[in-house]
Amino acid sequence: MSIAVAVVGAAGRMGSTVCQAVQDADGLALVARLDVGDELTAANLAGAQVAVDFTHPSVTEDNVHALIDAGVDVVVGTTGWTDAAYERVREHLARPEAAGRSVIIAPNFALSAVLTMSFAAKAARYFESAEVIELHHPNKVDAPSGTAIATARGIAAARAEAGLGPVPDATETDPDGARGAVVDGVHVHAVRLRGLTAHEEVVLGNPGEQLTIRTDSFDRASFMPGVVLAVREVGGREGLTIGLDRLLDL
Ligand SMILES: NC(=O)C1=CN([C@@H]2O[C@H](COP(=O)(O)OP(=O)(O)OC[C@H]3O[C@@H](n4cnc5c(N)ncnc54)[C@H](OP(=O)(O)O)[C@@H]3O)[C@@H](O)[C@H]2O)C=CC1
Ligand SMILES: O=C(O)C1=N[C@H](C(=O)O)C[C@H](O)C1
Repeated sequence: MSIAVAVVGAAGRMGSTVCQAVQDADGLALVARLDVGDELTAANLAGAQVAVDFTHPSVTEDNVHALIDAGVDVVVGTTGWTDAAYERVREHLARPEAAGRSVIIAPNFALSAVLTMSFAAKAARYFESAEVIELHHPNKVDAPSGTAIATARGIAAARAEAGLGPVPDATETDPDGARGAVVDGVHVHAVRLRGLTAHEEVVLGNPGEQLTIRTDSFDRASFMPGVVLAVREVGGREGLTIGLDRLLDL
């Protein structure tokens, strides 16, 4: 029996690629392509067991709640999620009427990016300095990227656990924000450049040495094995899972 899949945001860059990946994957069947203006009702979901959301940071949380209410499990790649939004999804999944439903949300489904986040968190405790530089296509609507935020949080958590203080930085004047965004004390820089797809560099420094960890998604094909894995696994999980690393035994 195939897993019936609906794609929300199906006309977009990721959504259209996911539709093709679902059609090409053994054991998955694409039953609905939904985009702006389509209500997320059981009728429009056409018997889907799993819905995949690649839409817009401003709508993804509402979509997830509507999809849970419509009785499907959900795989989310859209960015813009906050801790408060995660908590609202957890609370929704804990209600009796949502029994059996599960949701996977991952800021990045590319193996190289997931490993970059993991390696960066592992390395962070050994370095005085750490910064994140993300580089994307100029059509991207959010900055910093969801991946960069997750990377910075992972670095910050590892530094805190190791008892490291703030990164060294003598900057006294920065009226135009040249030092970038600061996520949990880690500086994050966003480049938007025609020709790029999705890239990230984590730079870690000590006196006399530097470690650079870099991931490059040259093509949206890079995200598809992770999305397909999440679609296959979401039905067997409970509640909310955040991050593809949780499915990869990292
Ligand atoms: N987790 C991961 O591995 C990855 C995550 N992403 C994230 O995925 C998201 C989408 O990226 P991308 O595909 O490039 O963006 P696009 O703008 O190309 O695609 C988004 C699609 O969703 C549609 N949409 C907007 N609002 C709704 C809605 N309420 N219901 C249904 N469809 C809607 C858009 O329509 P319209 O254009 O008319 O607004 C568009 O067709 C972003 O948050 C991005 O950061 C991207 C790549 C990988
Ligand atoms: O918008 C994109 O393209 C991407 N978005 C995700 C993010 O914000 O981290 C994942 C990847 O970087 C591509």
